[in-house]
Amino acid sequence: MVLNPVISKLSGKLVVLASSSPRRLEILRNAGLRFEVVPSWFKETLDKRLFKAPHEYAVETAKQKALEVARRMPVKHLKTPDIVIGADTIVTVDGMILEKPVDKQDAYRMLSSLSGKEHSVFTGVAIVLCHEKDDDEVDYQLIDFYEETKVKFADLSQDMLWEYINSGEPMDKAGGYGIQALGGMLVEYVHGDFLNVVGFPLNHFCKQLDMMYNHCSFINPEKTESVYDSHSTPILIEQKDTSTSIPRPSSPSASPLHKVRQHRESEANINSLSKQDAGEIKLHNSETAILRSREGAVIDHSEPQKGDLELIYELMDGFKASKALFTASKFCLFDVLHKKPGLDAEQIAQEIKASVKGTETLLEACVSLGLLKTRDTTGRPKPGFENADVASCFLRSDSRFSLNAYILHCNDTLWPVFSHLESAVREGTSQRGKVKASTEICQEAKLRFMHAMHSSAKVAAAAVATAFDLSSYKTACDVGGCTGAFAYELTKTHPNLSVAVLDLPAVVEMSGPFQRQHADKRVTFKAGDFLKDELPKADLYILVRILHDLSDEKLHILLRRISDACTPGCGLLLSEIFLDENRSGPSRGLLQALSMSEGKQRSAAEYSRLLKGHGFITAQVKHTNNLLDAMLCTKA
Ligand SMILES: C[S@@+](CC[C@H](N)C(=O)[O-])C[C@H]1O[C@@H](n2cnc3c(N)ncnc32)[C@H](O)[C@@H]1O
Repeated sequence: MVLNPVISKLSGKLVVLASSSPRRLEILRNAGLRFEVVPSWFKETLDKRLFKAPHEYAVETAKQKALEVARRMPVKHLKTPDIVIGADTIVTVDGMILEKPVDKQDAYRMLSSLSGKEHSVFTGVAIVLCHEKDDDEVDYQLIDFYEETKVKFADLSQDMLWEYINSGEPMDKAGGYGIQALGGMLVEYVHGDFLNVVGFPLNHFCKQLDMMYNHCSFINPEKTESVYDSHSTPILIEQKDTSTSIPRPSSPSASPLHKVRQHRESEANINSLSKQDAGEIKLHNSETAILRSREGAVIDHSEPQKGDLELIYELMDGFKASKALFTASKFCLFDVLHKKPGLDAEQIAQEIKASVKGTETLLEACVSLGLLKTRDTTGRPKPGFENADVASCFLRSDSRFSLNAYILHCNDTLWPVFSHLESAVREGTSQRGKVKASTEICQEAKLRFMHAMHSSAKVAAAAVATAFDLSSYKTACDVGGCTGAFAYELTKTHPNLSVAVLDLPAVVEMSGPFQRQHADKRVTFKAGDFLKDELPKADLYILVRILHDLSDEKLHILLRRISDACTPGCGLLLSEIFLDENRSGPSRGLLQALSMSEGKQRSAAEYSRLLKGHGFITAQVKHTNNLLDAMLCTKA
């Protein structure tokens, strides 16, 4: 690796260091890097317990610091950086993460815990590459890494420690010492990169730049898909969740929810701006707010902002898009075109037994939504219609990851419920009861619900089943496990595991056809009520999509029963949509809440607290980038 040519790759670019640490500044300046310093406003309050390993905490903090600056600069500084660098250094000893001491006593506690021992210093680094697009939006690509250095302290007497603390040096430093100054006297040896202990792993950083600029094509946005969209869930290069083999078809047009998310993000920017600069905001009337940035630029929000109108139109049309998808699925359009690609509108109308005019309109709408295509990949017109990749993957009824049954459930069950949303909001009750049904239709609806759960479970199950190492568990009980879709995926992934699926008698009775799709005898079914009947004995209990829909009363009854059935060391695998900590997303979870009857959506921390109340300690949390997130807890 040649050092200078790597650094020189950044000359002419607006490089920003999202940190005010004088030590990081000095390391990077000494290496010849030219950059601006924009300290991050990200509050370092991530819950350390939610991270599997200390370096993940440092990397996540670095990432959030860098992203906060990358997102703020176009709004606040009215310029978009090319690269933002974030870093976070922590010290770990005896499984504890030490950051900066809050006072002298805290510094004493930290330094005495390091005395005579070897500890690790981790620096997490995030490099955010910002690509301005034609429409003024910004795409972000994220590269992160960490470096570990081992440091051994000599045995330190109380007097030495206090003398060092009284020098004032420990206060702004992770672990309470600075190796480059007086603190160097406390150190017996260092294994690894010394500069990493000072605050920035320069060598690893340069290697990373070398890889990015000299050996990799991904930093060119033209060549590859964006790895981190400015407004979507992060998909990290190094931590990309490949646990599921579900293809990720690229979306030809942004969905309405995608737009909501984008809007939410920009709102969040403005919110943080208004909080930070409270003194500089003038509210003229309820509709007009003028925000004055520190540089004096004025953003007038009485005028429509770029993308606002588009967002509103997208939202107004959202129901039309959903209904077009539902109708095409009802007519088995995607199955027809799978069997006979290239049919024209008239032939398709004949196949689906519908009018030519209506079919043609539906086909064109589906093309505009990116579900069908009329052209080949070179853009040449092709006669007739065929499935887009996304439809082949998710919309055919016979594809491995078919969501067809879930879509039909959305149409037949959820759509009518949502048509009562107004009264639901007014009355604060679920409107499910308003959608009356005869017993026969009830049976049909139940089966449709089971198919819906089964199809969406097949899409989500692999990501949940592979989220954690479950090899220490031998027997599991999937509480409310419905058709067993998760149970079968779990036994496939974990060869030593057998799973008992517990569900209501009516559901178990109807689960025969789903069971016959699998030959795995390690999955058994037990009919029972999880609120009343004895729970099957197991060393791992599984709750997938159960807790969010239960009233507080039922939820505590169920958790108490599971807790009573568990001996210390037993596991609890929870899978739900985890809300962001500030409850501002994801929309998928918050929109689902609009049709829920008794329950509520929660964040990972909220679930964690809830389970702690029943004696379960959260060991790991995984945001899967799939339909459902997951959390593994252990009975204390
Ligand atoms: C939302 S579904 C989730 C199914 C499955 N865990 C999944 O994610 O695919 C809820 C499941 O809990 C079952 N269930 C609801 N109340 C129950 C009870 N009191 N006892 C047993 N099962 C119950 C339902 O029959 C249904 O199969």
